[in-house]
Amino acid sequence: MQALLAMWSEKFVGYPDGSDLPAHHDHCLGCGPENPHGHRLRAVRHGDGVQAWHTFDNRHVGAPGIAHGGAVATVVDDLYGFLLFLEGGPAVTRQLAVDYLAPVLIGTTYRLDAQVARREGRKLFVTAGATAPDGRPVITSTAVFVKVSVEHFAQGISPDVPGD
Ligand SMILES: CCCCCCCCCCCCCCCC(=O)SCCNC(=O)CCNC(=O)[C@H](O)C(C)(C)COP(=O)(O)OP(=O)(O)OC[C@H]1O[C@@H](n2cnc3c(N)ncnc32)[C@H](O)[C@@H]1OP(=O)(O)O
Repeated sequence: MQALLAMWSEKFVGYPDGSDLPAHHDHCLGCGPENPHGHRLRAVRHGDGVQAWHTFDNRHVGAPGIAHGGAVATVVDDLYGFLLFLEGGPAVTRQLAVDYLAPVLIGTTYRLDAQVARREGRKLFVTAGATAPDGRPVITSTAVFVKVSVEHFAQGISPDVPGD
């Protein structure tokens, strides 16, 4: 737990506009470089929000040639997780909604944007979208994140799980 805490604290360093944001941790399904099933999402600070460019591959297929909606939701959820580096502390998804406006195609690179729309006590109301290369929006999303203490993450720590 202490090692995780130290690792996590080191990531809150203040990020200038345009800079790369770190992975949540090495095995994160959304962004971890060591997760073979993961999306390896990379995001940058973009003003007060975050931005990413992402291409789904054949591991993420729903209908042929089209990304599975759950895979898209995973990436959006993880994108929100990058906002936490700008907020200065951990929070977790309490509610996530995705509007699928058009199919998200395998092998096409989409631009994703997320920002905090409103803060209320422990809650962060966040919004996101993905845009196709021709400028069409393909998804929009809203979510509610709730700030938690680092002790929240102790619930998941087991010596048998890689990355703990
Ligand atoms: C040592 C450190 C290592 C760290 C190492 C890696 C860390 C990396 C972290 C980042 C990673 C990112 C990646 C993607 C983000 C996930 O994937 S996070 C994982 C998925 N989410 C979860 O597992 C969360 C599970 N849920 C919970 O644990 C608990 O429900 C929560 C969220 C902690 C809240 O618990 P609670 O405080 O008992 O809940 P409750 O009081 O009922 O609700 C909280 C507030 O939300 C409000 N609320 C509830 N539902 C709604 C709703 N639908 N709409 C509006 N408001 C709502 C309530 O009214 C309440 O408001 P207030 O009364 O505070 O004003």
